[in-house]
Amino acid sequence: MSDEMSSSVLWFRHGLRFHDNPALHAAIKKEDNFYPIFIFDGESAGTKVIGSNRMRFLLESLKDLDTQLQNVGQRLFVFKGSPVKIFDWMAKSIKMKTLCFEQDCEPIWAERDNAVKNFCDGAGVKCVEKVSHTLWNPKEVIEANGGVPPLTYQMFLYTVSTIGNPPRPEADVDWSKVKFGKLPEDIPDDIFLYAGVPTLEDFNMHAYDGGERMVRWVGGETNAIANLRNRILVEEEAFRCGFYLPNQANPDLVAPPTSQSAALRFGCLSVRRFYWTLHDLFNEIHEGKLTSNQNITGQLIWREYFYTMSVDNIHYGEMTRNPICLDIPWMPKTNKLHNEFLQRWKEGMTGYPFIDAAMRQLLQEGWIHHVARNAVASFLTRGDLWLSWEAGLRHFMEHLLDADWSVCAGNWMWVSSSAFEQLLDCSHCVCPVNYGRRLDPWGVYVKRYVPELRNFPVQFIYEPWKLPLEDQEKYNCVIGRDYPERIVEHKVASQINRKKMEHIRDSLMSKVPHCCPSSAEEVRQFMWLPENCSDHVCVPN
Ligand SMILES: Cc1cc2nc3c(=O)[nH]c(=O)nc-3n(C[C@H](O)[C@H](O)[C@H](O)COP(=O)(O)OP(=O)(O)OC[C@H]3O[C@@H](n4cnc5c(N)ncnc54)[C@H](O)[C@@H]3O)c2cc1C
Repeated sequence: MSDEMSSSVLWFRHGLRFHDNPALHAAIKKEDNFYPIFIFDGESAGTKVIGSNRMRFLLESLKDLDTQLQNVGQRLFVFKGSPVKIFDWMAKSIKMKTLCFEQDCEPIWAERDNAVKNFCDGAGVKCVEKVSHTLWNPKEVIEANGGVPPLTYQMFLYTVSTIGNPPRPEADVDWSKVKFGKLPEDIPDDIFLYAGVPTLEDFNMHAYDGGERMVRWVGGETNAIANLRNRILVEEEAFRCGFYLPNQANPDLVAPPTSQSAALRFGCLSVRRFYWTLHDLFNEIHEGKLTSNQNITGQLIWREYFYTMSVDNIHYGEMTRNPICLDIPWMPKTNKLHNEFLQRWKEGMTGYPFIDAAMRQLLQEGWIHHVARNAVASFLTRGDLWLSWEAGLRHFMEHLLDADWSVCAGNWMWVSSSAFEQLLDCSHCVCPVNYGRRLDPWGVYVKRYVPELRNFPVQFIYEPWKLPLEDQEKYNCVIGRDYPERIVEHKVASQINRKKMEHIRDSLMSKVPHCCPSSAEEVRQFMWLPENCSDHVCVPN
């Protein structure tokens, strides 16, 4: 680095990509040396609570960035330490004049970002924050709605329609004129610079390699772009056949998933690229004759909605202090069943094969299908075990590859009838037997993740306790010995819980300041339920 030259730093947190990266564009200036960095500060990129699957996905994403940077003549500088200390050192040692990053809109990052912005103010460093993790800037949406978040999904749709279409993705960067800097070797003791991208072992973590996998998710932009190409083929087929949202229309638990949720969470894939690719494709296929509406990317809009709902609510991930969440008297932690119930749910040992398959898939692979998330979340909360959704959120945050504070908490509140629900009037709770049977009639999914039941006849896969004992012996799996007894009897538990919900609803009727869905259709769409759903959900008397 020449002594006169100042520097510009791109701080990756999420947004782990080159394409459609406005912060990257802002950091590349012809008069400055360019430094791309990532900091392990104990929370960025969701590292506060993180299991090995997600950590591996993150490290793979960083490795992919590093490889791409090396191809253009730079490397990714990966630090451990406090962001303010690192930037203070960079301001002095490499004359950092500009610091750029993508907006992390959730309030859990505000303390970190405010400290950095304050430092920049004091040190004369220009701080540039760009919105590209969401389609619209959540703060702008709130402003357009009169200063408060739109409380219902329909209100949200209306508000964003007044703002207009989300921006299109930015062009790729021209690397040919970018000047790269090197870091000095004398680094202070309280800052640690990794020699390259660290490994799982550097964090004392080990890959979970047990059991059969449906897919081994690999992090990084390169992989995300390749997966997008496959995903587009699926969408294209659906558009040509006259429908959309194929993942929702035909939930397939046993086919290799085409999900992009983890890539979106880490920003390996730009949400704007995903959104506009689908809309352009839809218009191309229908030659502009059909108006493309937001429904063809409806799930992405739920993601926006949950981000926007959380943006000014630091208590969004908890019950009691959260103004949009109902206080439901879930089973107290002091109850002697509490820990046992929670542990058995987490380990996939509830005795309900469909629930157990999903919970084990979560531990093994870090991802489960939306319909299975609905089933296990309903089971933990208002359906069967009557445990608080906060416990479910904590477990999901640790193990999901796409763990996303706003989206995860929003979905947990929704499914547990704690918010976004029609005054607790949703009478459906997921039946762990019929729901599983409908989604996977041959039990292929269950047999993959609950191998104890591999030899059971298909008609007993969802209710193994009904198989006569001598047959259980014959198939090498005795219920209560090789596979657990049912943790509760669903019919009984769900009726009791339903009564509790009704009681809460009646006592709150006059004073609930509760966000609710706009229609029964919205409930059906959120749950990804077919039109006639009475055969796989329980509709209590
Ligand atoms: C209890 C529970 C917890 C969840 N936690 C998360 C989470 O932490 N992170 C997460 O990304 N999704 C979460 N979801 C939503 C959903 O299950 C996943 O986004 C979905 O399974 C991803 O699959 P896909 O990419 O095939 O979805 P697609 O149908 O392809 O959707 C495309 C994208 O839209 C977004 N999306 C889809 N469904 C929803 C939804 N219901 N709410 C908000 N955004 C959505 C995701 O980013 C997804 O990748 C949760 C759902 C439940 C019921």
